[in-house]
Amino acid sequence: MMVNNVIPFDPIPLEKVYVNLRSVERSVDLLTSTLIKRQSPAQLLHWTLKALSLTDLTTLSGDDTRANVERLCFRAAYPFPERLADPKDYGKVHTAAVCVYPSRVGDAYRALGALKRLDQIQIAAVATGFPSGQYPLHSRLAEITYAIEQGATEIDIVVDRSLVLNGKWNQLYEEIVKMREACGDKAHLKTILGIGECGTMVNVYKASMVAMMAGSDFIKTSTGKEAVNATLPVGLVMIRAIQEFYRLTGKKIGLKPAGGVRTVKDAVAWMIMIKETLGEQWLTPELFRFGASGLLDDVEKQYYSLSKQLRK
Ligand SMILES: O=C[C@H](O)COP(=O)(O)O
Repeated sequence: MMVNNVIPFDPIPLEKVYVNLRSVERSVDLLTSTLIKRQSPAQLLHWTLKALSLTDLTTLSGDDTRANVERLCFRAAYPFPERLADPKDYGKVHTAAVCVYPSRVGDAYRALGALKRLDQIQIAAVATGFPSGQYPLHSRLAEITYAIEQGATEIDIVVDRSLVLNGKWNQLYEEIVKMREACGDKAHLKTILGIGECGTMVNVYKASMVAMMAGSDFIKTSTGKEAVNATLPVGLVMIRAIQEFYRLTGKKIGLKPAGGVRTVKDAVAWMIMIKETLGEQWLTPELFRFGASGLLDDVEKQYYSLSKQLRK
């Protein structure tokens, strides 16, 4: 598997960072609002299926069981029931991944194996003391090793927000490097910043940069458990960091908005923002994902309704 490699810590991209929140919000509005309104039903159907193919279908609940992980995997592989799906879509369209707690990875591995979908649908595991990250480093690293042994191909780590809030960028870098090493080339590393707990947009930008230098394949907004989760303005700040990192290193790093993305309308706004900033080349499962537990419900609803409109 191709994974990002670590580059030496460089404090220069973290100097003189300034984020004007008003202008970020204005840019988001300019980039998305008119374009969203201009989408035809056929384009919306295209975006709906695109959103599906970019989703990490997630269950991260205290009452997760083998049975509900099996149902999740079945839905990831067959999102639309046969009687309601267009024959060209049935069994062909699916989510990018399922995302579960480390203890449920084995269940997902067996369920996707039984469906013969292990080569198409990735298994992502949250790890490193998700959602707070407030655990000793050795146990956080052991979780990564365990999840990979159980069959995870993607590891969604959380950063220790106390390091971000105290500006301990070097220490944050060192920790993420160890997490990258624990993943090796067996799993992609997605780094959750927990943006609702990073304090400022400047911190979000700096944490994004540090995570990319430390070898993350993706930077991810949120755990879904914070009061503020994936918002478009925070997404734009992370996109600017990805663009700058690309300019400096030539490396393309992925983005994963997660937490609170529930409707196709939300998803379309994100995808349009990506298309208008990073470009369409970023809209593939290798470089863009939605982390969402409920988005698929609306994908289903819109898929049926738009298909019906187009048949008339
Ligand atoms: O990474 C995924 C998030 O935990 C999902 O959040 P959500 O339940 O708000 O969609």
